[in-house]
Amino acid sequence: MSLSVDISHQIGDLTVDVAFQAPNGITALFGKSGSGKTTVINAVAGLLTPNDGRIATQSEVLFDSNAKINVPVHRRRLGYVFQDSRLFPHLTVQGNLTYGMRFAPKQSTGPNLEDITELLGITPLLHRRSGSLSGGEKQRVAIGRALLSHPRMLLMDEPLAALDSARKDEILPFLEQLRDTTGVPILYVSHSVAEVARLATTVVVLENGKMVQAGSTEQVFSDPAMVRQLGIRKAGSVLPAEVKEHHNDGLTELSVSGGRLFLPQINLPPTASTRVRILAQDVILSRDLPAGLSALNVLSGTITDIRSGGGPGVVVQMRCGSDLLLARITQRSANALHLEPGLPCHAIVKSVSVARHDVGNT
Ligand SMILES: Nc1ncnc2c1ncn2[C@@H]1O[C@H](COP(=O)(O)OP(=O)(O)OP(=O)(O)O)[C@@H](O)[C@H]1O
Repeated sequence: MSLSVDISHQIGDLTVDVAFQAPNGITALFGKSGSGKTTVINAVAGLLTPNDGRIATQSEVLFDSNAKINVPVHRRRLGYVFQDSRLFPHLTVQGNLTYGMRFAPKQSTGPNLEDITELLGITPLLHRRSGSLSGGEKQRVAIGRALLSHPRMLLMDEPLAALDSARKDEILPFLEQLRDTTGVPILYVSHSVAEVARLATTVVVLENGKMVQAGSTEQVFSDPAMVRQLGIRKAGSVLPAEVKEHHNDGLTELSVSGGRLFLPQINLPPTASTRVRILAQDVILSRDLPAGLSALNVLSGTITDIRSGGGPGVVVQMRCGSDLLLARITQRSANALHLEPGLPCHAIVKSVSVARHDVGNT
């Protein structure tokens, strides 16, 4: 399943004008408050009728202003999860879940109640009144209710925004599992860099109603232009990694396409896939292979781009294996090292974090 969206809509003073594809996996609509994310997801849901454009899955046109098609909300077969779970407080968890099942088309196939309660870890809650659940539990039930309607796609609008960081940590693994196991694509609105870095497979960045970036998560985060979007403290690449080995000295070794990285022990078994985030401000560059350094993590590669932002800093993009890495250094250092695209270079990485551990913080 994939969704294609190409719409324009005037809302207040803002003109929202976007065109993107949401393939399988999690497509994050990412941007600051007021950038138009909710407007787009509401248009996909059918809660808002855009002035112009087209929204279609592979098999059905949901909206087409030219052809005067506008499929009503309940026929779009999309599951919506809001920031506040919107459960029926007087019903039990089971009651809320079976309510979702009423919206599944008669002939549809998909997960049943047991599959969903297991996937989301809510089996022990089935007989609880939903009013008595914690915020994280409520959100898991809301996701279960949406999934039981056998939607073509899940729409999630800041589903973690109302939760504290412990509750976020509780729910994130379930979202990862949804992404990796159910095959239901998810359109996910967020303004949290860490959440997007951890969960998204595709990222669409909105600014003032316009799309300023779109592509795979790795591509988007390794674009030097993202430094301006995210600010220097949050900008950095996201690299796919595999757990290699846990060493006796408390370090875990990960392999990335350009080499290996060591970081304080993480709680994943060898061969597990994960993602690491390397912030641009945590990378130092060297033309020569560094020796006698305390830093454990050095990735070698070739410079692919140098972008100056007008101030004293420049952003250097490097290819290491098949990954792209960003480094933010001073213009002075870039001049002194005679850095230019095509040159071999070494990245000394001062700090690596597994994308899964920093979600509560940024
Ligand atoms: N009914 C409305 N009338 C006028 N302006 C509106 C209306 N609804 C939203 N807006 C404005 O449109 C802009 C886009 O809103 P939207 O909710 O799509 O942004 P967003 O990126 O989802 O923001 P947030 O993260 O704060 O929810 C905002 O400036 C908002 O104030």
